[in-house]
Amino acid sequence: MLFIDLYNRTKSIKFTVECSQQLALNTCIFGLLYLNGILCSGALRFDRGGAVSDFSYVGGLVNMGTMQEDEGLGFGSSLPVPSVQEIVRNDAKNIPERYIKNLEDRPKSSDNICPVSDDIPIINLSLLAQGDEDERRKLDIACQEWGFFQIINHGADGGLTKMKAAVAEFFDLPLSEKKKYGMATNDVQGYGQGYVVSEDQKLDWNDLLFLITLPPNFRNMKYWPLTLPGFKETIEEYAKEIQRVADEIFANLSLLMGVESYFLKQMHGDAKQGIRMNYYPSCARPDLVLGVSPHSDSSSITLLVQDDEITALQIKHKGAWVPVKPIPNAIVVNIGDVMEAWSNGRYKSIEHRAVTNVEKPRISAAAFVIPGNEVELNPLKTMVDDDGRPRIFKNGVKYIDYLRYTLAKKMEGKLANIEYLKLDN
Ligand SMILES: O=C(O)CCC(=O)C(=O)O
Ligand SMILES: [Fe+2]
Repeated sequence: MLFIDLYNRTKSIKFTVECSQQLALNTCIFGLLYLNGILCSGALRFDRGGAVSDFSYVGGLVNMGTMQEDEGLGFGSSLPVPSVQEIVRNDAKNIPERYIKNLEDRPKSSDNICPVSDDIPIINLSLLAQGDEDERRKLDIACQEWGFFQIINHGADGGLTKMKAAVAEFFDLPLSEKKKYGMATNDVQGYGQGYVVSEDQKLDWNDLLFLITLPPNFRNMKYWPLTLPGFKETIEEYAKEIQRVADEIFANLSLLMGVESYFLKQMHGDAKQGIRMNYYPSCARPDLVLGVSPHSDSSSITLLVQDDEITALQIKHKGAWVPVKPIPNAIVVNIGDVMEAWSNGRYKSIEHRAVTNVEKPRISAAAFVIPGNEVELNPLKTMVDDDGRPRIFKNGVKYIDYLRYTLAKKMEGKLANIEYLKLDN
């Protein structure tokens, strides 16, 4: 083991570089120069192959980012930021400035006054699977009027409970262990925080682990906590179960859109599934922060499993923030931007956010169904006609271009993203 101290003269900041073997030394220095331009300060540790496997500020807040370079997913990247869980562990009363939202963005108690019923629709998956037409009609209305619904009778209860426990176990690991799975500088997978694109951007009260879960050949196992007993098997099983639920929804939405039941699944091309596992620490001042800023999902659909006891997810409905009250073991499904485009605006991708609470941390896991990179987000022909359904969405936008566009920006609601897919007026 070799330790070297280096000084960055331009910034006068001390770096500590630890190399696991002599061979990695050159790579260390190269890596250091390369990283200076981006991150400027920190302690770097390199693994045996010479990749940077650790980064932390010397004497400052401990960052979550880990830099292990490979090609990444090609989706984009997010800057390394401190772990919120660690901030709370060190001083639960302290809300660093970077997390305090601007006045107009803070959650207000008056936000929750909904002018209509605040019960989002409940859909019975077993009825959908039996071809029940009334249930399919309910799904149609849910996707048009709410863009959100809760699925019951999905048959995945066991997998769901195990998955939540596995996610809790991951976030219970010591920071030094979690950091081994930190996001690389060129990827959105791993442990860290999403959509951080600038040093002065306000941050969310959230730590996350994002993994591509399906198909298996798309997984990047360096981000998977394989030392955690059973984690991989539990997530694998859950990924399959949740995909079965997603496929049933696609089959029903296909029929509702006037095409064969296999159509939407096929439309995804080389589809992927990514699971964002969220950890929201409790917060001394929930009125100042947001767990997740308002956004719409860039998936076709998202299937979310949340804590059964804490109401935190809110959706924008008829101008108000409506809380999604958890139903034990239900799966919350929402329409993403891709489905809004494919359906030519019939089904709505809805802005949503998550708030925090004083008492307890909250865990959620959002499984995003993601089309292949080259898939175009053209509205289905059956959803465009000369009479009632004028074309709203463009032809020819590739999914990867759209996704890169959304990931290069901080989360700032829905409009900015969906406009990219729409025809100019
Ligand atoms: O935790 C939640 O309830 C929402 C999470 C979410 O919207 C997301 O991960 O995209
Ligand atoms: Fe979301």
